[in-house]
Amino acid sequence: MLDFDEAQARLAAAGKPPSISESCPLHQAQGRVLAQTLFATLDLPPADNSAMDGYAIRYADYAEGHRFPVQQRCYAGLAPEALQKSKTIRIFTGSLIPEGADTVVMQEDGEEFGNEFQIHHLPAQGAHVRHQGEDVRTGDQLLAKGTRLGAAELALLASQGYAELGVYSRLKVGILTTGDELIQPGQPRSAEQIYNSNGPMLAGLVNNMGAEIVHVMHAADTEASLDAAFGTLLADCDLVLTVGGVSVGEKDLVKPAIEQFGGTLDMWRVCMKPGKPVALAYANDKPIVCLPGNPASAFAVFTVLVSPLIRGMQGRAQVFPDIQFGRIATDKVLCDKRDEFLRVQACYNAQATLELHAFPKQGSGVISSLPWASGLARIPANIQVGNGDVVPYYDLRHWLV
Ligand SMILES: Nc1nc2c(c(=O)[nH]1)N[C@H]1C(S)=C(S)[C@@H](COP(=O)(O)OP(=O)(O)OC[C@H]3O[C@@H](n4cnc5c(N)ncnc54)[C@H](O)[C@@H]3O)O[C@H]1N2
Ligand code: MOO
Repeated sequence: MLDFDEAQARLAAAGKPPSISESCPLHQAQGRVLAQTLFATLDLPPADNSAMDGYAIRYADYAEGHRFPVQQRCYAGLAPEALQKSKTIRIFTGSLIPEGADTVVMQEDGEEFGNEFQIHHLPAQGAHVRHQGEDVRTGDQLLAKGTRLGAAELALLASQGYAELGVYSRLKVGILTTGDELIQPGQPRSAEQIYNSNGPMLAGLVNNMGAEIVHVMHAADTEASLDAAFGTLLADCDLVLTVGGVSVGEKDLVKPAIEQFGGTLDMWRVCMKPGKPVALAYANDKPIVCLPGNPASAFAVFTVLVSPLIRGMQGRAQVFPDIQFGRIATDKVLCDKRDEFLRVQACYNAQATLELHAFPKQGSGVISSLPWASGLARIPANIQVGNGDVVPYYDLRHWLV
């Protein structure tokens, strides 16, 4: 059995980064990965402007009791006149600061009588002015190549006027479920059958990472069925994920089917629980990851082993999300021959310590643990871990995106 960290590194390096990029309209770029480093082409804000609705003055013009004649009402989007001596220009949040003005008085700090503004409370000189370039300077790096684009990144690029972005082409993923006991939800079920939950689960996980799901197929436990499925999947996809049929049973035909297809097995069995029977193979120069059929095993393997591979193949700069640390809450001593990934819920206690509470049933078929868990706590192999011990925590909000 391969050591977990070694297996993780091996899988992360199993795929090639994308070689093809394309242009994508900004409004469709959510979830895509930048294929170019982008720089600021303008200062932000592009000019000094007001942070408040109020009155622009030249600070030096202020004198106790002075009433400033209102020279202009300059709404955001209008060009201000140059401020005349001892006058004020009525401005609004986002209005440009008139030439000659240096301070904005909030409208609540004064009163306008018959087109004259009297200040009741003088702010500090320079108050409420947002200065040109205080946010971003022309030439600053905005986002690095390999950044996945979310709402925040798109806001930054839109603020710079970018309408088209160079992004990598989307990774094409195919999913293959196996097992004669499985039927699709919606079909009538006989006693010996169960519903296929791994197909929708893996499709959801892949989709959440911004990859394209080309096929979600199901093969019967026969060589012919598996062979036909691999033919389609390898022709259409960059990465194939299979689930089930990878252990040691007589109907565990996935590995032989890959070899039959001309593929080669690169690794099989990792020292992790759940997930031990996971395999990595190559066919047509494409990686195939064979996930164990137990739903919680497939989920854990996807989280810690498959997601880094997908990020790498998407061209993302960060392949391994951060690992956090928390204190495990347990009433028994935990210890296994394999690195164990427990489905846990994490919460901060009053001492600001991350506490990790394990789902009471950790069997690898326990599907109800999946929507409950916020992450996986890693209990290292052959080490006794007790209540309050600090262990690595893989937060699903980071590991599944
Ligand atoms: N003698 C041994 N038996 C097993 C070993 C072993 O080392 N020696 N390993 C166990 C471990 S660990 C795991 S994990 C499983 C994995 O086996 P497979 O990957 O071959 O998976 P299957 O046998 O096909 O299925 C396992 C389990 O999961 C259910 N399943 C499969 N696909 C789906 C699906 N799409 N949706 C819902 N549920 C699914 C299947 O019905 C089985 O109950 O092997 C152990 N056995
Ligand atoms: O390691 Mo298996 O993945 O126990 O369920």
